[in-house]
Amino acid sequence: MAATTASKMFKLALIQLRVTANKEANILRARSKVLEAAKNGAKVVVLPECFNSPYGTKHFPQYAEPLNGTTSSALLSMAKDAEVYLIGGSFPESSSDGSSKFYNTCTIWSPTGTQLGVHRKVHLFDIDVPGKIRFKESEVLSAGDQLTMVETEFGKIGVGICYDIRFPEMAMIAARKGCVAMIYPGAFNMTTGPLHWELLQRARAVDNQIYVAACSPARDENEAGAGYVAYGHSSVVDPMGVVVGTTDGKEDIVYADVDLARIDEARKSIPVTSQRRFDVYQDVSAT
Ligand SMILES: NC(=O)CCC(=O)C(=O)O
Repeated sequence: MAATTASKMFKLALIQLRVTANKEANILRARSKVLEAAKNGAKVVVLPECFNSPYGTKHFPQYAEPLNGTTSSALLSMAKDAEVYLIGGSFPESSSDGSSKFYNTCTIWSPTGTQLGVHRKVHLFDIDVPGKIRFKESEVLSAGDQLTMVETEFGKIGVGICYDIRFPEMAMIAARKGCVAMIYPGAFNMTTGPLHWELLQRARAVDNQIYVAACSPARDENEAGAGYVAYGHSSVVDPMGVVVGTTDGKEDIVYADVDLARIDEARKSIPVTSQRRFDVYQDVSAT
């Protein structure tokens, strides 16, 4: 596992945003929350999955826009004006190559407004839990085909979107390539949220001895036409698996002090990183 540049601390903020059907209002509200988080000392700020639109296959084409559209320019300004690293949630992206494809896309910005990365959700959310929830992102969306890791002054950060968290390989590869954290804009639901949302974050954190954070929209059971109720509970988990910041379902900003020294502490006390048996099984990060 690559060495981390420990000993730095920074404040992370997760904006658990109340998302409505009004795209412009969502973007403006996100902006005011990002500025508020920065005022409160956050250096890395995260928005939720589909922060500018309701989450649902019927909504994606209606709200989709190109990568370099108005949402991206709003995110650029937010990052620059707040002087923060911004993991810009996600929005439905319409491809600009004439293919009429749509993606669920996260853009990542530096405090000077440089685009550091673009993550297109790699694992599409296609599930069917009988009598509870059926959802098929692949009816409308295409999957991304790249892992995303961005360099920041605090170390390398890996980014996934929601269902991506269920695939441990992604976080494992990121950690072995030196990431200090995996951050997932996400929107679990009222069936799988209580079951798996925190469990998966803690698992990815403990597996890899890194920080893990997941940022959801606020829960809104009354939002007209939304049809999908987000679980909320945006949280931050430390490298020992301790939840160091969380909330309930309502709109909120979750703050957590990320102390990179805790990564080395965890790896020294429980040295799984140096005890792996690549003579017995394969290293998924070796490709
Ligand atoms: N938006 C998503 O990918 C939802 C993932 C989810 O709820 C799950 O259980 O996984």
